[in-house]
Amino acid sequence: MLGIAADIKTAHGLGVEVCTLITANTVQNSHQLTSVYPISVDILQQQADILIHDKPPSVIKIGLLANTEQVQWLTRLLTRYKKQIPDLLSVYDPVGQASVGGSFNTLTLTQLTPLLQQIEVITPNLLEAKALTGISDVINIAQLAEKIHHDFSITSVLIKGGHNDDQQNCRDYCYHQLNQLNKAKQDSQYPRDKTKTAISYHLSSNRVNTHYNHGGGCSFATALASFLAQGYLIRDAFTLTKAFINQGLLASEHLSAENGHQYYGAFDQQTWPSTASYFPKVIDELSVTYQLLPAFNSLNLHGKKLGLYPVIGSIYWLKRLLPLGLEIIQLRIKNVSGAALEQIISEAIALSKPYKTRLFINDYWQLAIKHGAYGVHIGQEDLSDANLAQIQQAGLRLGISTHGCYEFLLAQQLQPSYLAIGAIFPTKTKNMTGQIQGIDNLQQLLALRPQPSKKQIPVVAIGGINITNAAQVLATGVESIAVVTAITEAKEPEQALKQLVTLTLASY
Ligand SMILES: Cc1ncc(COP(=O)(O)OP(=O)(O)O)c(N)n1
Ligand SMILES: Cc1ncsc1CCOP(=O)(O)O
Ligand SMILES: [Mg+2]
Repeated sequence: MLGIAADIKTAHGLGVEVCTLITANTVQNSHQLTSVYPISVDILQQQADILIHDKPPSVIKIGLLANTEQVQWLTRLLTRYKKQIPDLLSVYDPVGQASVGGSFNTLTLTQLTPLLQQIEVITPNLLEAKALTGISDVINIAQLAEKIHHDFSITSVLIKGGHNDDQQNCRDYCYHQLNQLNKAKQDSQYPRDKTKTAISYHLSSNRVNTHYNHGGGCSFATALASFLAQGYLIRDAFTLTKAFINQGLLASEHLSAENGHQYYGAFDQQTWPSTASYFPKVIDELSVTYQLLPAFNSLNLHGKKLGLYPVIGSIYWLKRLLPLGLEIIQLRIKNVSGAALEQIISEAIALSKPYKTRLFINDYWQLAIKHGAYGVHIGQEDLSDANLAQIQQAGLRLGISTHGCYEFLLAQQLQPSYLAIGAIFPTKTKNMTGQIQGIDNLQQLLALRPQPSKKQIPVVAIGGINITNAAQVLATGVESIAVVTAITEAKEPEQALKQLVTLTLASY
């Protein structure tokens, strides 16, 4: 039962409705498990049949399964539901051994396999991952995760780091197969490298020592399911889950300390994690490559704000906007290449020199370096190919696009000159399907910066921003709004620009 209590508290705290099917009544406290009383498959089926009429699930989280009959029944149920609900996801927390000792069941891997083959996301700890693979001696997390993926065709394997040896850090690992999970939600490709078929990364945080952690594993899987149910991509859902767990463990740590570290208790589920310090460090290929890279030059704003950031696609517009005294403009050229492209970029850079306006070149970092641009803007698509060290050494400023907390944290670790978040609203300028952030996400991402007393990287909001919604965006406290069509398609562009500048100034 403790698991169900943890599930309900977690989902409730994260604003998600849950329907619970209790597979077993367990007799346990935070010290020991003494008895497991399975519920019959007949009752479970009746519960499922009646609940599905109230609300079809978007995510099913599976925890304790007490016997083979339950596994077989659930396998059949999932197979049927998947036909009825095409986007349905299932998250399985393979509860076998209780953290307080004792077994919840005696299921073998062979008995579990048909169910595992129906699962999209699995969240074992290190010991459970070893049990799932039959590998007992190897502690190579990547190898364990890949084998679990391979043996059971599970799209996302998240191995929790609670049982790892490292006493300083708790590193969770994710192996995620692309082109499978959340097809409708655009998690089928990895923007940074479209040729990739799988991605893997660690999320690392300081280890929290507390005796109040009972139910933490259930809370982890339910938090993940809750974030997935709200439409987050797996990398963002995982990052938010890690923050939710850190937040709960830190709250529990106080209870441990208050009680002299001699009492034990349940993990402390809280609400939506919104404090930067709870969020993990992202460790992936890019962060490892650039871990020693110094910070990029700052925008030298000297207390001024970045303000309105027009993103324009031609020399014509650059000539028209440069005399207007803006702090920043971006040249975003598409569908031109070779000598013609270089000609436009070199001309733009030369044109901008007499003005105080900072000119950023979108995408073409080599040409930006070659012609001495002020800065370069790099999107997720270009991050893997761009040589950030070369850009940094050349003294160019760097702006990076982000679309969610995983990318935001990672980009922030690279210490660019500014970070962009988009698309805030739907836009016809660029295909941003599945990446619309909305005001709430923007607000949440802004909270992931360090305290204002520490060095904060300026943030630019972009995507669908215009005169009617700019005030709403600026009310989040974002430093700058970047716009394309709000200016280039305005009846009177200079007038529109002036109005947007007034709005940005009024917001500071
Ligand atoms: C300020 C700002 N933010 C985001 C973008 C988008 O960049 P990117 O993701 O590289 O997409 P393209 O602009 O290249 O289509 C931007 N250009 N500027
Ligand atoms: C380039 C880009 N990146 C994210 S949204 C976007 C387009 C912004 O254009 P608009 O201001 O016309 O919506
Ligand atoms: Mg780009």
